[in-house]
Amino acid sequence: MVSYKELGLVNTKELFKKAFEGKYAIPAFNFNNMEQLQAIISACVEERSPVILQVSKGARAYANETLLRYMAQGAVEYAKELGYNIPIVLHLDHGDSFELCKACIESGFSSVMIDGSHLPYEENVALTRKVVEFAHAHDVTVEGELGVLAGVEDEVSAEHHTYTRPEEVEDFVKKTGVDSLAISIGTSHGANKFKPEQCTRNAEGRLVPPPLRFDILEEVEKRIPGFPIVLHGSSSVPQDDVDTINKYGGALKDAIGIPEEDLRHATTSAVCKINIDSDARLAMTAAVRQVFATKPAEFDPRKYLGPARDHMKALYTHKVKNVLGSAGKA
Ligand SMILES: O=C(CO)COP(=O)(O)O
Ligand SMILES: O=C[C@H](O)COP(=O)(O)O
Ligand SMILES: [Zn+2]
Ligand SMILES: [Zn+2]
Repeated sequence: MVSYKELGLVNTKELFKKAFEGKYAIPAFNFNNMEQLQAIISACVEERSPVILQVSKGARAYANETLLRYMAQGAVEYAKELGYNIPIVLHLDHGDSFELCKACIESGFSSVMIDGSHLPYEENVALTRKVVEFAHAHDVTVEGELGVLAGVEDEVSAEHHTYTRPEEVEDFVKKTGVDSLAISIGTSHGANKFKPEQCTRNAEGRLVPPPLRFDILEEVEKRIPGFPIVLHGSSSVPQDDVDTINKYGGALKDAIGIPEEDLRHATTSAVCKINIDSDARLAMTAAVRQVFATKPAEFDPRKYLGPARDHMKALYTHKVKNVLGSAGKA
């Protein structure tokens, strides 16, 4: 058993309390490789922002769970080396079993998500409760989820997602003892968050997404006042990166995300954690494609992964400074 405390990591408790009171959100950025981790940490250190490093099941399979964990744990030292000791959470994203959550807790994660949102309600409660009991014995915080996000990556079609039912949240939080709750109010995973037919078009012919269900969020807040809420699927899908990708041979069609204005609005509510992954994937892909297309003789990976890292860093900086409001809060 490795305790996250010995590694200099923190859980989400204090961070969410401050984020709630200060009306900002903690960034939760997924990472799968070294350049991405460097970009996240250097951006957050420079901006003095706390950060949640998220590791998905897919990331553990891709990068090797042990290697990835040591990288995230090493980020604490890396941040200090860069000159500032920001609070860093190591979080399991979309944990799908008790065993996976337990393994992460025992290897030094400070926070886990148990995503039982696809299960019948009582099974979600039971599984989440079981994870909470184990996690809290180690002072690890737990995120649960109610409601199913739409999205290609979840294999849930736009028609088959379910918004969070506000009438369930109080019972769920009470019975499970979770520390935060992910809800479904219209965000979704990936770079195609809405179908064109759900959108309108602006004067330039760009898709304009339908509004998020802030009414559901408000209803949730009334029922569990002061309780930290999490938004998944919160990439904004920057159109300049989509255009760069398509200009240099990519084929992203109808890519559309959550307007940053909506995220800014969410930060002033009980939303304390905002998950962003796809935007960094787009930033990385755009930068790599640009180098490949404009410097075809280049074959040193540092010459394309370096620009990709710079471009991701600019994205993370923008998010913490101009969208989530977490800059200066570390
Ligand atoms: O929710 C996420 C990770 O859990 C990421 O969402 P995006 O696909 O919108 O970046
Ligand atoms: O929730 C989805 C995250 O973007 C992680 O995605 P992944 O499972 O492909 O690593
Ligand atoms: Zn889910
Ligand atoms: Zn998610």
